[in-house]
Amino acid sequence: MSDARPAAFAVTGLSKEFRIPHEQVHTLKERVLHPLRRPGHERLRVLDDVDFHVEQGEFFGIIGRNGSGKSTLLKCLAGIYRADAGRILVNGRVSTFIELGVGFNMDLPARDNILINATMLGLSQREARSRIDSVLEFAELHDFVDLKLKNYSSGMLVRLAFSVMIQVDADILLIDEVLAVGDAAFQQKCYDEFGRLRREGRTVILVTHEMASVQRFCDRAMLLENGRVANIGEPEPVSSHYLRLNFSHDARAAEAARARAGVAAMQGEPSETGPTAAPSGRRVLTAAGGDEVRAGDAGAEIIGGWFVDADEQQVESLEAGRRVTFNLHVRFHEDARGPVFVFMLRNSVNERAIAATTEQQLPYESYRTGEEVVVRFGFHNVLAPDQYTVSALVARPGAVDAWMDNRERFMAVAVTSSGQSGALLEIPFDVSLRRDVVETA
Ligand SMILES: Nc1ncnc2c1ncn2[C@@H]1O[C@H](COP(=O)(O)OP(=O)(O)OP(=O)(O)O)[C@@H](O)[C@H]1O
Repeated sequence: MSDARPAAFAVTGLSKEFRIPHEQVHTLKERVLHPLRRPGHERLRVLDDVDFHVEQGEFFGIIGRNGSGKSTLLKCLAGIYRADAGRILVNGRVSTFIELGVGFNMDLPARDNILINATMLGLSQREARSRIDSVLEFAELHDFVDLKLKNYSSGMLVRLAFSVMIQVDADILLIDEVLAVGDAAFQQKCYDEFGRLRREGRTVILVTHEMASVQRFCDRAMLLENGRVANIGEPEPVSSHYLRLNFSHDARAAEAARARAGVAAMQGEPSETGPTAAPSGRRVLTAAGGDEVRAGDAGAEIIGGWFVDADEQQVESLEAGRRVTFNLHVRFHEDARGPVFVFMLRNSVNERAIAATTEQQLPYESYRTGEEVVVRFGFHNVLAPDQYTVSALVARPGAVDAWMDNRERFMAVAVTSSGQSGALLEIPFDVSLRRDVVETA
């Protein structure tokens, strides 16, 4: 460690199991019919001997596939779950944004909930009262201060919870997947807050599936796999490890699905429910992770992508009216001649807003096994403010549906703007008026 300050969190040998009941006797009739049946249970080990520490002032990411134990770990750190084994040492006051509704009393209005939460998080009554306005201002909920939370929408609850968390001046913030909820404007606010927390040197532990956020904000990241620490260190290699893990898991899952189903090649769009083969009949791997749908013959791998502005600075959201470039990172797993790269953006109602291809735009190139490339798609952003998903594919030449890798909706990005016409595009236009040509009756 670089200085003598104790770590914000020091975790050693942390393990946690859940007991999952096999079967339950629900009714009196079942109990009478099966008097000797005792409900058994299975033990599910969710965290297994987890060791790590987080320095004070560090922005620390926790990543991993669904069910790898990230949220359980965060709840152990927050003291919501008791660990079965191991030690957690905490240095500082902790504020959490963990699960919607946790810590709120739905029968009370926002004002009371802010007071209760702020005092539970260590503020005096007077300090808590003095924060009510700033919490409401950040959450943009001034008009709803006396409304009971049970009448709030989930978006309003998220804004309130996030706002309380950041306004109580805690030393350590535990944040679970905040970016997956809320609208585009709220997401942008969260990003701005992350930037501020980073600049202020606050300790933040962020659970996320967004590798772009990991790379942009985190000093270090930890990858969990089946409740164990699979990697810990610099954000870039750890997030690449995560993407590789995801890819190989998706591939294995698809192969298993194919073996089970014994399905012959089908045509069409990749599906979340079954294996798909390219029209050429090549072996095709299909899998879904969350909203993402993935297909391809694994000849190439889309490792990830990121947006940069005109100054080549990475951006998490896209400001309307500016020039922006999408960088698509691809690795080839076999020699490839003249592949085509495609990049697409879909808006929140899944309409295709942009579809760009390198076909007939880039010279015909060959790539070697193991070679990595970054394909750049630059455009002037005339899109309306909204939440967009990014899809990309690498296809063999001549048949755009002969996918080497096709990742549908593998990233999300918000377009923000100060003004909004409500139209699909925000195209700059000129207006003028001439009176002399208007005939009056
Ligand atoms: N209260 C609980 N009781 C029983 N099992 C649980 C409980 N909470 C979580 N689990 C199980 O523990 C495992 C890890 O869950 P956890 O929510 O920690 O994973 P995660 O990495 O946060 O996943 P995701 O990315 O989907 O949010 C999962 O198999 C989940 O079903």
